[in-house]
Amino acid sequence: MDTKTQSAYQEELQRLERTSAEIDRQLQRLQATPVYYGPDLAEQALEVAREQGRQNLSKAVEEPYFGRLDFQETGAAAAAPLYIGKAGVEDERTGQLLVIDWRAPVASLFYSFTGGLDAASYDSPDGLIAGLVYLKRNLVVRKQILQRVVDTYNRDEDSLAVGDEFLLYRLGENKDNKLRDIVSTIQAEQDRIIRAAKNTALIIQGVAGSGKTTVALHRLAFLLYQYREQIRAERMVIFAPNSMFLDYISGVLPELGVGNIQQTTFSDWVLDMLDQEVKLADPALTLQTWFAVGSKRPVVNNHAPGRFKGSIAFKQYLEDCLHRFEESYVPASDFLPWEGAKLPIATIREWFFVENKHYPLVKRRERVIARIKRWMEMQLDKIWEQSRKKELKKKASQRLRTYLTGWPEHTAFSFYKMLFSDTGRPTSLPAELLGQIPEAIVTASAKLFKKKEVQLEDLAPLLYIHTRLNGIASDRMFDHVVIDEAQDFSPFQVAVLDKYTRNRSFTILGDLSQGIHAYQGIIDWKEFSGLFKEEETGYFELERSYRSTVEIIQFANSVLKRGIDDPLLAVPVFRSGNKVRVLQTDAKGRLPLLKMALASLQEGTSSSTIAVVARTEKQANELHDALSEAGISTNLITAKQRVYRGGISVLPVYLTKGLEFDAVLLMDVTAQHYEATLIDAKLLYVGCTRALHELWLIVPGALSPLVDTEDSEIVTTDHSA
Ligand SMILES: Nc1ncnc2c1ncn2[C@@H]1O[C@H](COP(=O)(O)OP(=O)(O)OP(=O)(O)O)[C@@H](O)[C@H]1O
Repeated sequence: MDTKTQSAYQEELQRLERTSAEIDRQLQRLQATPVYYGPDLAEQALEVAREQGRQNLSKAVEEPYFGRLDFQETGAAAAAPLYIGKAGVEDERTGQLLVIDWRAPVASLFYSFTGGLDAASYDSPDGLIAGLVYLKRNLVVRKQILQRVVDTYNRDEDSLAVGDEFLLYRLGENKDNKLRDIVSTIQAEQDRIIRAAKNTALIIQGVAGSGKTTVALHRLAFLLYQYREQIRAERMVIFAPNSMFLDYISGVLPELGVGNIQQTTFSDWVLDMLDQEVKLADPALTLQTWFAVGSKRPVVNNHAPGRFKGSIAFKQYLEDCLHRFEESYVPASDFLPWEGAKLPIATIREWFFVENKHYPLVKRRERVIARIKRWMEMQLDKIWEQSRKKELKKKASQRLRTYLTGWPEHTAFSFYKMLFSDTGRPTSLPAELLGQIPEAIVTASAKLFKKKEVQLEDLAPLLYIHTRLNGIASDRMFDHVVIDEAQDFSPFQVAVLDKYTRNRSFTILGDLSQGIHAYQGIIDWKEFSGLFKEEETGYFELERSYRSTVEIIQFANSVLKRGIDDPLLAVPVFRSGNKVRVLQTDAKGRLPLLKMALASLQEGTSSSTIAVVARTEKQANELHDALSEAGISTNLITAKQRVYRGGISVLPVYLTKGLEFDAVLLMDVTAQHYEATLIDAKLLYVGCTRALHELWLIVPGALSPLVDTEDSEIVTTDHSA
């Protein structure tokens, strides 16, 4: 350590001692305060604040901060050091801020400042604050011990750019089985997204590994802090592609001190909204169909069930059906409860179409029926003779029951099902409307619906109908919605979510280059931006990729270039590693080579999580069995998996999306398994970009035309020898 570093270290040690002592003191005081369980509301509110304090301080006591920024506000006499941590801490005696919450306005400088001598500024509630930055320092404190002090900018020195040394150190670390927070190394382009205004539909196109998922989670924590008076954690939600992915990301929000945010999948959420009236058909079957190898795969076009039912045209079609259904809902006849009494149809229509027109259909029906009953009571009240009154009342009830058979009661599913049935289609809907659904979709859907099962693409239509029939209870509305892997969402899914979201407050993230579910997702972000007004929409691109080494990113980019015209290519952060290894063998050598590769990866220190990535689910099953027979313990990941365990995972390539591993072994990268097609290029790209440090391809046969071996290390094993 040179003298300068030594003195910086000493200075930080003293500061840490002081801060830790104050945090300790506050924590002990709070822990000694008895917890209030009584009925007094004011006391309860104080207790909530105390509990929050206990939780924040318990975290802060171990790692109070991770960064320091010396900033001299214009007009101030000197620069003041600002220490930035996951939670703010105030010196109770002096009122001075010892640690500033990373989400506070001034902390944004720590992330947005990119070097140079010019003045820097940040947005505060009082307007723009400008000044000079003198020092940006990264600090690693673990369990109250100061481990690292790294200056990434110092105004007094030659280098005036903010260096990446600390970022590279963090990126070089091994991963366990959970995604981590990145508060200490958030990059300027990520910070802009995290701090973007709440009432905007933000759409973010980010290359693989650019931190989309991570940024979305940090944005939730930021919104909760910044808009704490307006929004509640329980009313914020993150939609992720599957339950295992939710498990994988589940650690980040608690690490950021945020609890209670809903984390779900679109299907789980809709099935819950529909009170589980229907079941989802086994998604593994859909995946097997769409990810079959080569010519066995169906063609993706706008008549693929997912694209058709996920389109805004289909939403409009359902709207037309619902509209016509409502229009013809009230039968054309007067209601005659008994001879001589008549409720004219004109009055009933008035009640239905004018007085109650703002209510959704189910509610409207209830209200108008209650009104008819009240009218009947009033008519009966005019009759004095009790026995006659009783007789008429009975007759009127019977006639009302018969009359109301013309007022069908529907659930979302019963209505939707009707549109796909040859016999039960409502006569009130003109044939030209019903004829709009392609016959193949009608037949397949009708067959499935008989078992009360639906596909993923039926869920947005079902919820749309449910909402039109029943309206939305206010406690079901969201304050903010995050959609991760949004390229796999349909416009209809986003449109229906929009109905449940206050003020267009969305964060929609994805990567079109990873759009492997094109049979149901989007091809262009315009399909979503078209749903919102221009002034309500924000669009960002993230081009830098933080996950993988330069070698892996360049290799993955070359796959994209071979399969896609004009692809969105990732720019690597300069973290160099080993070359991508292409292990060429024959069919016989496939398994022995895999075992050897696993053994050699496990010997190294850089691979605590390894993925063996098969092309299909069947191959993943077979590999898993073969490895366990050989005494190698692995975790098989299937579409139904709920928990991500780490270690060695075996999984089909399409299930790797969103995950990351220290090392990835891509199996069967042959011309047969990965053809020179758009979808195979995307699949292979997804597989490659899961690797942090090591990417190895096992090629038992002719190499896939998507692979460019120019910069790779080619190892040929002749198994017969
Ligand atoms: N600013 C950063 N500092 C440190 N690590 C980062 C940063 N940004 C992203 N990372 C790391 O990069 C990896 C990729 O992040 P994440 O999974 O959020 O990316 P993504 O864009 O959602 O990826 P993909 O689309 O490929 O699934 C993670 O390990 C994350 O911790």
